[in-house]
Amino acid sequence: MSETSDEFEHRRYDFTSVNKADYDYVGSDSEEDFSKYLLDRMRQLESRNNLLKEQCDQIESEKRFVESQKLKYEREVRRLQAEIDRLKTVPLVVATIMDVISEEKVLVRSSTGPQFMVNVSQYLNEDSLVPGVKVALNQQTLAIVEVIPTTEDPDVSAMEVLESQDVNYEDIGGLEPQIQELIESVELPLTKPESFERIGITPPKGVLLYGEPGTGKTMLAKAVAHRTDATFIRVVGSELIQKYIGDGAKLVREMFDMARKKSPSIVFIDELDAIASRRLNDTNGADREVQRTLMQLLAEMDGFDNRGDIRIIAATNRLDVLDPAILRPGRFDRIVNVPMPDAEARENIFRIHTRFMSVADDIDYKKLAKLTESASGADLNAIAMEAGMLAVRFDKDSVSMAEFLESVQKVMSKTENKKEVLPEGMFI
Ligand SMILES: Nc1ncnc2c1ncn2[C@@H]1O[C@H](COP(=O)(O)OP(=O)(O)OP(=O)(O)O)[C@@H](O)[C@H]1O
Repeated sequence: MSETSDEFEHRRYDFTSVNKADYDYVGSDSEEDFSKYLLDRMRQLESRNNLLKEQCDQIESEKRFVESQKLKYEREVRRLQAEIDRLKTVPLVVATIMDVISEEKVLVRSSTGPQFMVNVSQYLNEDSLVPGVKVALNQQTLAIVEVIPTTEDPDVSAMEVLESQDVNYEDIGGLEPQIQELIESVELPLTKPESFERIGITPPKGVLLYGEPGTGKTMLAKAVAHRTDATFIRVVGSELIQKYIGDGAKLVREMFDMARKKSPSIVFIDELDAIASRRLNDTNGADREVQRTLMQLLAEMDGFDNRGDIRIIAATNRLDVLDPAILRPGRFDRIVNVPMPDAEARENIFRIHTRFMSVADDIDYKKLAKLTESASGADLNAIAMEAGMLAVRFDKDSVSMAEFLESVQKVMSKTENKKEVLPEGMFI
């Protein structure tokens, strides 16, 4: 029940104006009656105070709901932006590998019919290039630039299922404590379960990685999958909700079935907040759908054995909006912060992303790290790529510091702009 501000002002005035003289004015003279009057007044104010507390709780809870809605729309904007960027890129030609002639030369049949002998990008894992695999070719040079992942079950297309990974711990700059944490809570339970049995402790079922976008959370999960030779099953929370309306819970069930079938496996749930945000009781249809998906996830997590060979890693940018149920013991009982890189980590990340580039001797990595204080790992990768593109544009033999400085300016101004439009503490 709400009260207008005029009514409230009036009550306030009522209270502050109570004194003996006023009471005399209303016609009584007894001290006892005056005390009784004050007692009544105090009770009234207490009950009003309780009412206001309830209203405050209600507003708090509405605020949380609005925050999670805001997050949802921001994610939608980001998704649409990525979609626009994707639509602007030049299309790739799809082809199937017919024969592997050498490490660099492969015979393919394009989807339009003709066969070509093509080159292979050095960044591709050569083990994944086998006859029958679908690949994407650059439209002009016809070089293989991407291996198209195949999912075991075409119905389960919401998930990315990768049998082998090419990310190593060495590819990750900084994050040593986080890597150590994942070794203990995910790698060792898969590779040395007997050590845990001997000591008599049960490893955590799930590990939750949280931190700003582009700080390497997905890389960490992929690197653990690589080290353990586990199947990597990735699902994105927001896609589960937006693309598979009505099927979110079913997909969660299928994902765990797939994880059991292909074990050892690592289930990676990206953007966990999209399915596990705290919400109000009177939810609408869409929110009930999210709730069902979350319930299924909790049921699956509760239903499997800690000592088994399935591990769950989830990632979120917003730890604060998560439903506390998800963080209860036996679910995500390890929470790992993945921070933005410090100067040393930034220097390392630059070195990692320029490893295979032809760079000039004048590159001052320390200076680059200093100039990119608010950059994430993904921004640093973008800077290195952009510098490489500049060198190609100017037909240079190697990338020099001048290209790096120009690309730092370009990428950092974009990053700063993005941060300016977001309120404090909110990252998408
Ligand atoms: N610590 C790092 N070391 C090396 N490269 C990094 C690091 N962090 C991010 N990157 C680069 O940024 C890219 C994106 O990183 P990743 O997808 O792991 O971030 P994320 O934290 O999962 O982001 P999001 O929250 O947006 O999903 C990586 O492919 C990599 O090129």
